[in-house]
Amino acid sequence: METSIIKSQAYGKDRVRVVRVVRHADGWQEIADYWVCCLLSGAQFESSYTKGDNKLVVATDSQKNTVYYLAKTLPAEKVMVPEVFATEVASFMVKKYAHVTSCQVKVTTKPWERMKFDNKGHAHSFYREGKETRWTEAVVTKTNPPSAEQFTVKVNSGFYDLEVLKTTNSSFVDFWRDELATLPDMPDRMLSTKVLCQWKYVSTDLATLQQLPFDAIFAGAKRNTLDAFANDPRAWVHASVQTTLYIMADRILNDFAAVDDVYYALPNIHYFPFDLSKFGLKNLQSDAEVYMPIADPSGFITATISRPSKGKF
Ligand SMILES: O=c1[nH]c(=O)c2[nH]c(=O)[nH]c2[nH]1
Repeated sequence: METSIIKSQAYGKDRVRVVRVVRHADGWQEIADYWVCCLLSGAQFESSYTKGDNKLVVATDSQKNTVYYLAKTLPAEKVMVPEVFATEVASFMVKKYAHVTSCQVKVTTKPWERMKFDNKGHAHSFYREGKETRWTEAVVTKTNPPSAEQFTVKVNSGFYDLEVLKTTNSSFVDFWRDELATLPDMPDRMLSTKVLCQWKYVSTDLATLQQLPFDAIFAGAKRNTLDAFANDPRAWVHASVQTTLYIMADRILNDFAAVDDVYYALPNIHYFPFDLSKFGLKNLQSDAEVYMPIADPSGFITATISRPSKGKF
C-alpha cells in the first residue's frame, strides 16, 4: 500500500475575539471589534501530521496570544482597519518563524455605530445599527363570558436585540464578599448588553387604546434606553446593570402615562481585559485597551418596574 501524502495543510486559531479601544486625551474613544482566524502553513509542519512531532508547532494558543499582543502594541491606526491589522498579523508570523512559509489571517468585523444625541456623536457609547426587532402582542378577554359586551384589552409591546456598548463610565464595586467571590472591584469597565424591553398597556376601551401613539412610544422607549445608557445624569457612572435598568424604565414611565409597566432583560455581556502581563505589557484596570468578549456565560439582569400605586402584585 502506498503511503498517503499531505496535499495541503494549515492550522491555527479561529474566532479569536479581540476588541481594541483607543482612548483619546479629550475623552473621545474608538472601538474595533473583530473575529480573527489565523492559520499557519509550511512544509515543515508535515511531520506534526504524519509523525506526531510537535517540535515546530507554534501552539494555536500562542497564535491567539499574538493577536492580542499585536492589538496592544501596534500603533492604533494599524489595528483599527481590518485589512491593515490582518496584514500586520500575517506578516508578523512569517517574519518571526523561519519555518512558516505562509500565514492566512481573516478578520471579520461587525461595526459598532456611535450613538448620536442632538446630532452629535457620543464620546464613548455605541450601538449596532438596525439589529433590534419591534414586537407586540394583544390579548382581549371577556369580563363576563359568554357576553361580548365587556372585555379588557392588554397589549404588550417592546423590542429585543438592541445591542449597545460603552467603553467607559460603568462600574461594579462594593458587592457581597465571601469565600466564593473572586471578581475584583471594577471602578471603570466596559459595559455591553443586548436589550430586551417590553411594556404593557391595559384598557377596557378598545377605541381609546387604539388611539394611543404606539409609534411615538416605541421611539421614546428606544430613545430613553439609549439616553439612560449613555448619558443619564443621576449616575454618570452607573453602579450596576441593575441601576441602569431601573433608570431606563423609570424614564419611560415618566414620559408615557399610557404605559402600565416596563420589563427589561439585560444580559451583561462580559468584555474582560486580556492579561498581557506575561509579555511585559500592562492591560488591566486603567491600562485596559485590548479586551476579550465572552460569549457565554453572561450576567442576566431583569426587572419589571411600575408606578408606586400599582404595588408589587
Ligand atoms: O452590573 C452588574 N451587576 C451584577 O450583579 C454583577 N455581578 C457581576 O459579577 N458583575 C455584575 N455587574
